[in-house]
Amino acid sequence: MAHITAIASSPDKKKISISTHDDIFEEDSDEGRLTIPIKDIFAIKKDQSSYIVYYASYPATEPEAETASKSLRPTAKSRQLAELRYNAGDEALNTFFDVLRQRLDIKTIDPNTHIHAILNPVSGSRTTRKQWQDVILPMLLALNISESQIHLHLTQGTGDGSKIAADLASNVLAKAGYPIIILSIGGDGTLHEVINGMSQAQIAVNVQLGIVPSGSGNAYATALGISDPADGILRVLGGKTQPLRTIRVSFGQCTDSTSGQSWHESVKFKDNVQDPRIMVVFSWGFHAQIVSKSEYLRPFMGNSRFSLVAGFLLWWMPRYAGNIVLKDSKLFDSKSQTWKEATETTFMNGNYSYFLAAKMPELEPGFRIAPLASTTDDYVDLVLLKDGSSDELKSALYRAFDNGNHIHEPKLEYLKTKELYLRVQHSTEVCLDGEIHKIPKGGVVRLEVVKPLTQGEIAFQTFI
Ligand SMILES: Nc1ncnc2c1ncn2[C@@H]1O[C@H](COP(=O)(O)OP(=O)(O)OP(=O)(O)O)[C@@H](O)[C@H]1O
Repeated sequence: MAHITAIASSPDKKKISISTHDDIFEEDSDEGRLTIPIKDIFAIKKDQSSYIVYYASYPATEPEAETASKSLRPTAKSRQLAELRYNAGDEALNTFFDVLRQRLDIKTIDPNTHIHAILNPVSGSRTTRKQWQDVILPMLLALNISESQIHLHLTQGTGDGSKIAADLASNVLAKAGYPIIILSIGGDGTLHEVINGMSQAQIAVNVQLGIVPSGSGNAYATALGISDPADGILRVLGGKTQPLRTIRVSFGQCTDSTSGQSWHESVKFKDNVQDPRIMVVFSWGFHAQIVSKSEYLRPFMGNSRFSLVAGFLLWWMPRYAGNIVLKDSKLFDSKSQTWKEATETTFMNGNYSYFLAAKMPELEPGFRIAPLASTTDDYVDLVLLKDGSSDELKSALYRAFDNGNHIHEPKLEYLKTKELYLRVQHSTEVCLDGEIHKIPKGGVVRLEVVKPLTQGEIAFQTFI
């Protein structure tokens, strides 16, 4: 990339040299050197007296304190907005900023585009409303659309995200003669409601979806490398998308109570035209119980509520009896580090200490419970521990924080499957992307990875 330089002056008339090198914008003054990746710059504006460069960068990291006790969880990184001002007026400066503007990672969008943001004000640390005002809206205004084309919808309680999304799909997406971008601003629960609400409308349209993470876990955003709200909006401005793969979840009852292998062929599924979709995680037992029971502690505690419930469950160590059938699956062999192709149908039975299916490698930053999962493949990854002890489960969970190394534990089974049937022996709870569902004794859950752009269905393209 051509290297350009110019001499500018700050609002207090100090001389500053500005330049670009490769993908970097740099300013040099008597006060030192400031370096900003060009991809962090989201707008360059000119008013009567100045050029203003707006950017969203990660603050410089502080060296770790020697004495600080090391947490398993990496420190969350968050971009911060900042601006630089230079006196306007010089012709050379006009040329410099014209060239820099063309290099910004911002896609020009159709000026008729409308943005509908569905925002959960209580997600994460409950600062999402403020983030909208201070970060998200100012960044969206870098697009060539007016503020009247940006619509904010606040969720009022559980399930409201779905209602808003369903209403937008039927009354706006299905009818609009202009492009629409949907933003899901919150955690995985909000994203789950947005996807499911829109899917209920049963319209065959392509939706552009921006994921703006401000929840506690943000597994989906983490899988896409989106670290915080400003990062989510930078992806929207960049305009690159990929299809969002979902997993269809169906509930049924087994009419065959025998222990024969073909029980999955006699399942009567509920006539649910709109089965729920998940994008992140399905769990049963340990993980589902952490989600379920920690919900009672949400009003009193932050993320530490999960550790508290996990500690209790590791002491109690319940196991969950069930039958599993997998279709088109493969097993990871940790010794040879290769996949063993399984037969077309695989049957498994047992008492499970851990049962989790995920489409994302991490459920929260650093917790790589399904390290080989991919947002773009045809599989859902399965992590199983049968008849595990408390120490075995503790060790596996600890190693999941160590770059997903738990998959080398001899007792742990790691598989990929396109379809899964689970029949539970006792009434129980399962977790669907953070939502808890009750299953009666003998109840069956089927997971099936949905191909993108399935005929007649809504399809989502997420900004990456
Ligand atoms: N105004 C509201 N008051 C109370 N609950 C709400 C409100 N709006 C949405 N909710 C509910 O809040 C729940 C949690 O939201 P969300 O998942 O976005 O945040 P989180 O739990 O902090 O993040 P994550 O799921 O990534 O850990 C959702 O189930 C949603 O239905």
